[in-house]
Amino acid sequence: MPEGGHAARLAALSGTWRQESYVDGPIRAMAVATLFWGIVGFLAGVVIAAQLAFPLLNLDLEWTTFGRLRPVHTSAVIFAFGGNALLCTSLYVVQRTCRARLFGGEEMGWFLFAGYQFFIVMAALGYVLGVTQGKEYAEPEWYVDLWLTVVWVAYLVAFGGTIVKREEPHIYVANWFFLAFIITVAMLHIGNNIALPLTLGHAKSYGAASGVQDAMIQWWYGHNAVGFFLTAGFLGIMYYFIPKQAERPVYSYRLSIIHFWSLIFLYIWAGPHHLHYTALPDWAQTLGMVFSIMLWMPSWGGMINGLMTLSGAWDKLRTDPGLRFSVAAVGFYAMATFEGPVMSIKAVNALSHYTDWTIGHVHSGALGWNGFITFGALYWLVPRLWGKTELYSKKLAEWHFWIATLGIVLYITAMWVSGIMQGLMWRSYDELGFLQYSFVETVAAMHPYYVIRMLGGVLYLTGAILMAYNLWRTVRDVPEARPAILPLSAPAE
Ligand code: HEM
Ligand code: HEM
Ligand SMILES: [Cu+2]
Repeated sequence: MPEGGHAARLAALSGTWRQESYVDGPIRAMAVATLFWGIVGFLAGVVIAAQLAFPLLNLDLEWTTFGRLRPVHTSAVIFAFGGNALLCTSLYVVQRTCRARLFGGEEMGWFLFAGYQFFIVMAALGYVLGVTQGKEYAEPEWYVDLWLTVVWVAYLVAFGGTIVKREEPHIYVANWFFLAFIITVAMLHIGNNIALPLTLGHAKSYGAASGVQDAMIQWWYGHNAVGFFLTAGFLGIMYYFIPKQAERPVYSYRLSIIHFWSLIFLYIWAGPHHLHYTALPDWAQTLGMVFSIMLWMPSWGGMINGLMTLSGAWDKLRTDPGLRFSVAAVGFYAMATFEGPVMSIKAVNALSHYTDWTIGHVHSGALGWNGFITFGALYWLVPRLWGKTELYSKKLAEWHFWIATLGIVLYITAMWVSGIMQGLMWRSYDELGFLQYSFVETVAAMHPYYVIRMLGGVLYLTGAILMAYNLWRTVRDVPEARPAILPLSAPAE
């Protein structure tokens, strides 16, 4: 056979097979949306951080006050940035690991892309205009909730359908996590949003539950949004992309199964740790605390599985900035899931609740875990999705890594200090039993830390802009790779 003839024919074949078999267009669009909403969400974070340091920046306009922009930030980072990252990676991964084309094809992919962006824009418009249910992380009113339900059911059908028609007998562990995320979020979203609109032509609605039942449903939702959106879904990303980047199988498949079942079983009970010392019955608070403490074990089991996958491949950390992001993400995941159980202990929560300590905890998870694992996945995925040989600049990605890491360190250390200080100031009495500090004194004491947090945010945002530039140049300037002649879709394990 002439030199290279066979390989060339295989390459050509696999090239066309790949084009026909996998739906990638909408996934590329979702990758772009992840970057776009990431920058919007981080920018909104910087704006509200600046408002807390300098209240003048509320501009005295109702649309630009902290109260309206805060949900713009939280929804933009969690649902728009995180949600697009999850859609993008889950639909990429499920096709490859199942060796099956997306159920519903291109049309389904584009419907999910467009439908989800429409949800985001509708939600954000509502917040700025003052339309809100007032439930944290579930602010959109009933008409937006209904639309999201339609999109989410389509997502479940697309993802589940792809698994059903798979050609690979085995269901790779990343898909278990993605599926748990999709199903549970559907359940949470519907459960927490049962409401009756004033009239069908009116944006306002009233929720079905009230009082402490409403609070419990809300934090069953809020906590498990963390557990299944920000954790299970992103663990799906970890279980596919870290083995890919390290070019090693998952450290322990058995551990991943234990990790999966124990995590989803324990998470669902821990919601009451958001309602310590409230009207919620004491037994329910204790239950939430106990399950939160137990949650430490599966969390660290997963972390160990992610990190140990690098055994024998640690040297790649020096050469692959994407992998460095993924590994640091797992480190931050370990930190946030150690801190969370500690904060769930009632005695600790008595100090931490209502303070910036909670905000620091949130952002070590959000910036360190969710942000970094997404950046790591994007640095790996974008060159491949556009058929490029490599990343435009590793150097720039390294700069991104260090700038963003410094940003996180500034953010969370400032919040630890200000949070604990705030908590201690609120509870200190003088010898006559009077409060030692007026509330406004505690607010004034926060100022320097709010400035430091804002600077941390600026660094994090700068890093993300560098990444967007780097990935844009990758798509525009890096030469196309020759079609792969390797087996098309070997599962990552
Ligand atoms: C440039 C980066 C960021 C900055 C400067 C920033 C800043 C802020 C600020 C100032 C608040 C309000 C704190 C308060 O009410 O006292 C906040 C809340 C929040 N942010 Fe961020 N943020 C950033 C990135 C992110 C990311 C990437 C995520 C998630 C993936 C996230 C999730 C949240 C959540 C969930 C809250 C609400 C926390 C709570 O109520 O306990 N943030 N952020
Ligand atoms: C074992 C794992 C974890 C446990 C037991 C846990 C526990 C807690 C506790 C006790 C609070 C404070 C509740 C309060 O005083 O109001 C909290 C708040 C929070 N945590 Fe965690 N955490 C865990 C992991 C994570 C991770 C990995 C993330 C992010 C990716 C995260 C995101 C949040 C958010 C967003 C809040 C603030 C909710 C709000 O008040 O708006 N947690 N967590
Ligand atoms: Cu929670």
